[in-house]
Amino acid sequence: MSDACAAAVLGGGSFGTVIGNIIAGNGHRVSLWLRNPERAGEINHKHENSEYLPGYTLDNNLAATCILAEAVADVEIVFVAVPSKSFRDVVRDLAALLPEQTIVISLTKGIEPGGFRLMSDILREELPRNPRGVLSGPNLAREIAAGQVAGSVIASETAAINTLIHDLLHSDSFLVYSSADMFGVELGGALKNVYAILAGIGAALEFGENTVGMLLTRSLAEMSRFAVHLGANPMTFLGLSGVGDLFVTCSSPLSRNYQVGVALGKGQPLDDILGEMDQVAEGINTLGLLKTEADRRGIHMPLVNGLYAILYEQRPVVDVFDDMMHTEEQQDVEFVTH
Ligand SMILES: NC(=O)C1=CN([C@@H]2O[C@H](COP(=O)(O)OP(=O)(O)OC[C@H]3O[C@@H](n4cnc5c(N)ncnc54)[C@H](O)[C@@H]3O)[C@@H](O)[C@H]2O)C=CC1
Ligand SMILES: O=C(CO)COP(=O)(O)O
Repeated sequence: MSDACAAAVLGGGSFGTVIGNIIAGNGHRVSLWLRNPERAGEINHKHENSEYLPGYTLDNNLAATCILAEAVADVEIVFVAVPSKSFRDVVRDLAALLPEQTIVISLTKGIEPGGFRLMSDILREELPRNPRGVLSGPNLAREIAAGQVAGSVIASETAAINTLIHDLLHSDSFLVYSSADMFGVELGGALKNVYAILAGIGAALEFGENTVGMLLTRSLAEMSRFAVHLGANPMTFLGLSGVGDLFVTCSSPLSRNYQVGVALGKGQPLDDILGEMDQVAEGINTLGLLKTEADRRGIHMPLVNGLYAILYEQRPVVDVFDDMMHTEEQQDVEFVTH
């Protein structure tokens, strides 16, 4: 563990709370910024965030506040864990508060509409002087809260930042690995959410394991093909933040994106599903942005096109899956075998 330092986590949902608590458990002072004063009071007095992680005891080193300036005062590192649609607003408010040496790390797995911007792009635009990075991996918050071992990848602009974040977060049950491919790590975390929705539909349709295996392989090929086209390192997609996160999110009922897929596969309308959810499922927004970007660049994405047709063109799920499974797969196969 590194010398004790001070960090802030912005966003008091499930993932922000878990990451804040891991850092606090490693002996560092953590301020968790959230909007709901009642929840902040509960965290500070009962050491629990019962709305998102009931029964998970929070460390004494973790203190919640609803005042952003208070949360980030005198901290060396800020983690941002709000949904992608709020990311720019939150980060913009930081500009007047952070000295330029404060490191900012995104935990968010999404894409901003209008220009296909990743969260690290938003950090570069809003906080151009601050060093930045992303943390991504197969990290279901509830499993981490239950003490199950998990691994994650820190990717940033320098090896020194990676080492610092590793030392801050690494523990016996949360293993942190380093990557220099910030773009690929971040893109993997955002893209896999779309394929988790498809996997959930497959689960609702009671696909056999062979079919699931094929769907996962084709998902990996498709998301890697897209990412490599945009400049990511293909090897990143064979690691924890690529296939690792894809596998977890496409197979766990704890994944919100997978849950959306299961409900869709059972015939529930999308608006009803989203209306009933009190947590973010980033894959829905990512789907439309991914399709637009892939179409613009002429990238072959049959699974994305199929899911889009189910959600927005009212095509029957069974027909779409039938088409998807039997379309020309040469490009997918080529990627996997070369
Ligand atoms: N839950 C998980 O297992 C993991 C989630 N992530 C990613 O982390 C991000 C956050 O996810 P969760 O914590 O799970 O979501 P969540 O839905 O559990 O919580 C999001 C929190 O952000 C707050 N929020 C929304 N807009 C805000 C704003 N403008 N200002 C301040 N707070 C705001 C909400 O009130 C809520 O407390 C997502 O992009 C997700 O994909 C990444 C890894 C694992
Ligand atoms: O990113 C996650 C696991 O790595 C969480 O997935 P969901 O957002 O689908 O719950």
